[in-house]
Amino acid sequence: MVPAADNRISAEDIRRRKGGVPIVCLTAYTYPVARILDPHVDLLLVGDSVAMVLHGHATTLGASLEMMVAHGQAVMRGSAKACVVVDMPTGSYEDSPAQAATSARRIVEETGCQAVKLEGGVDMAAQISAIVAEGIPVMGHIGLQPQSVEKDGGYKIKGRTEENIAALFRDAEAVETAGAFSVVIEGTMEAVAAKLTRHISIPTIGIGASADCDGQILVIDDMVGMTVDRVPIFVKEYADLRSVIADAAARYAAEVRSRAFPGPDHVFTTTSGKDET
Ligand SMILES: Nc1nc(=O)c2c([nH]1)NC[C@@H]1CN(c3ccc(C(=O)N[C@@H](CCC(=O)O)C(=O)O)cc3)CN21
Ligand SMILES: CC(C)C(=O)C(=O)O
Ligand SMILES: [Mg+2]
Repeated sequence: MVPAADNRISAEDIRRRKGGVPIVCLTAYTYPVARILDPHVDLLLVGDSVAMVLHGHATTLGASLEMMVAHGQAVMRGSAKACVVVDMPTGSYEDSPAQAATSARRIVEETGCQAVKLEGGVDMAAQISAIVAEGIPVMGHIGLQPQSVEKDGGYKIKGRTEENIAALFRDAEAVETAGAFSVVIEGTMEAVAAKLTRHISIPTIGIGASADCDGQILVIDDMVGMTVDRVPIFVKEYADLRSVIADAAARYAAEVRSRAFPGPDHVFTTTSGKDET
């Protein structure tokens, strides 16, 4: 069951924000980043993108339930206010509604997160219903679904044909009807994401979608310029941490080689301190 209510933003709080001030979401995978982001966001997603961004896997298919739980625990330790949502990894929910419910229960019990997210629409509606029936809030994820990258033959933008637009509407409706409290719309034509947002009663969270969505999400490492592999075109880099870290490493390396570091401020020279016993 879901743990007792605390002072965090709940999934229900997020649901009620449909059509209001846009919902600010970012991914987070670690304790320090959760500490830094928590005051600024409404929702932190422990995305299965962690497998690529932090672990160096080629796709999100490298994420495991154990990995999601470990990062979910770290983000819960580092945040106090945000609604924390943990992605269900590939292989943990697709087989059956019962498998989905079991995996979701494990994620919530072991992390204390507010909700889980899974990819899929009409095809995963039964899984969403089964998890919601357990009392666990579910965020949907439609449009470009990175866990289907092999099936799709790449990260293909959705909503470019009438047939695909109709499928997106069926998926959005299915996720809403199954009881999801919100839905991520990823990699979808701008006008379609905007129409989907007006069509359903739960908040849409866009990524590579539309400013008309009810909220936005980005991968934190992309947003701060820490992603070393190709960054998707819809990403805006608000900082350049790659150069900040490279510059720091270069200066440190030079100072170690010249023996400028450690200097007088960074060594122990007095005898007045207490010895450890
Ligand atoms: N660091 C990172 N940030 C992300 O946002 C992200 C990931 N990784 N990995 C998983 C998915 C993949 N993402 C992507 C990646 C590329 C496009 C993209 O530009 N697609 C183009 C090219 C398609 C192709 O050549 O096959 C398109 O027009 O569809 C979209 C979403 C978003 N997600
Ligand atoms: C980008 C978001 C929506 C995601 O699913 C992830 O980071 O895994
Ligand atoms: Mg994901």
